[in-house]
Amino acid sequence: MEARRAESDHWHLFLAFTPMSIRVRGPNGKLSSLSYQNDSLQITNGSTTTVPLRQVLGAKRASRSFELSYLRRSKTMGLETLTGILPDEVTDDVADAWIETLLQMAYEGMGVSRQRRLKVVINPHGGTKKAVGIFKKSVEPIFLAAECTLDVVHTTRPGHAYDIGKDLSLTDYDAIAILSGDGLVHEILNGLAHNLHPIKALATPLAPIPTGTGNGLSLNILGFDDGFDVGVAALNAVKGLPMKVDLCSVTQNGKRTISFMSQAMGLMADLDIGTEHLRWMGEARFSYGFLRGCGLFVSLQALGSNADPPVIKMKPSPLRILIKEYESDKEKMFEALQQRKKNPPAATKPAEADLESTQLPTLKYALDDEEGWTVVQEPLLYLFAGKGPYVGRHVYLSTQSLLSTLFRDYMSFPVSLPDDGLLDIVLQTTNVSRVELLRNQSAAPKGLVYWHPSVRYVKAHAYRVKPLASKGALAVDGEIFPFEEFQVEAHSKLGCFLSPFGYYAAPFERHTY
Ligand SMILES: Nc1ncnc2c1ncn2[C@@H]1O[C@H](COP(=O)(O)OP(=O)(O)OP(=O)(O)O)[C@@H](O)[C@H]1O
Repeated sequence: MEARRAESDHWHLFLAFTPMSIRVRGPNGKLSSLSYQNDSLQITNGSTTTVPLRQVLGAKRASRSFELSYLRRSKTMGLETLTGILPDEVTDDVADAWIETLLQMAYEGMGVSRQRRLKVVINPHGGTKKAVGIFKKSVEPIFLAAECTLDVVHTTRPGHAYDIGKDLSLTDYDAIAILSGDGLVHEILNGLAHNLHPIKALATPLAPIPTGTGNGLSLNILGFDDGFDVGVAALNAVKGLPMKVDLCSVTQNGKRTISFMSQAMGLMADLDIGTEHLRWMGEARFSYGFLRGCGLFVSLQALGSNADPPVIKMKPSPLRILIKEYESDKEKMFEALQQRKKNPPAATKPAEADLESTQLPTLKYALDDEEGWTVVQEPLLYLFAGKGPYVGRHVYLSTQSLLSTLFRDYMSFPVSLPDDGLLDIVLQTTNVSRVELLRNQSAAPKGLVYWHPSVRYVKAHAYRVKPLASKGALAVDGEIFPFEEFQVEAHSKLGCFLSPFGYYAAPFERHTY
């Protein structure tokens, strides 16, 4: 206690003697004035640029040369470097004190350690295969400006990221930055789950940098506007704070798989499954899957008209579903979301004993347990379950042209909370027409489908699905799984993502259908 007080006194004395501003002469001979105030840095040389301290990456002096690195937001977040010579009035001591104060405010003052040690995993094959170039051009310079230590690996085959997680040293890295889509995150998490100390391994914070086809995790962490901005994602790897998140175990045929995002059956699984060979289509691949899944012959004119949509019943998915339900009142779940956003909890570390454990948490629910489980009676078009509001898949159908079909930003679980220990389940009943279903997709980025009366939405500890037909599709985090019986349960706070906010960044409002 005494030591901490002395440290704080020392810091206040240091602050009192540090000037608020210094000047730097740029290569063009002009002087820039740099000053920090509250939570921003002001750079004045004719006009004034205000840089939030969170976007300040580094500052250093070598003899009389000075360099400042920060991120500036124009259309996207990009790296800026200000270099110059310190004028005589700014002594070395003054410059060093000013730099130290700035960095203290920009890092420790925000609860972040400087010079993070990052394991960087890049999938050269993901999405449109641009990850390597994006890393070199836009991400690595940000990490280096922040003086991070980098250990970069390019995955060379499917399964490589699993091995990286399995063999990861748990003392050498502060976080894992992943340049890929959700598929590689799934692989790394499953590798970590097979690490010698799985609970400790899964507590390693992950920071996705979106360079895949499906980037739902980036959207959840960074939000709708910034979810595909690699500069914002790189900043999150440097400055994000650990946010504990629930992970799920999917048990099928005695095999246990970790799922961080979604399990889809029926129509929604068609988005991923059977479209692998269409990777060249980019995001349009998922639109194709959706249209194929609900029958291609939908009249786009009908989508644009105000006439009552024709009711064309679709074939229900043949599934027996049991749910260990926690809540199904949409209003109550919406209210819990508002409360959680107001009070994000501080990240906690797993208990010491758990960190040393060589086992994953034991499963709570037996595979044949039926007591207290609800059996879903309604015929369903699809079941979609998971964690995190966005699942990175969205059909938006223009009423004018199929060419403007987009497919991303699907907010499927708008009231999902990172750490309530529950998974969210969407049960799309067949009480909806094809046209309505497609119309609903245009509300998907905002998650408004949640309020549609044909959607049953449940928060659950666990659920079990038994397919009643041999043909069908199951996708776990977008990966193909056998269409066979499986059970899923949530594990409270087993995983960890770096986050700028401490909650999922997905604005969600009430809506009336
Ligand atoms: N060098 C490689 N060559 C081929 N496949 C690879 C390679 N490295 C990783 N993979 C595989 O690529 C798959 C897709 O990964 P990722 O999520 O990064 O991209 P994506 O385009 O978003 O994929 P998805 O469409 O499945 O979400 C992973 O399942 C992974 O096993």
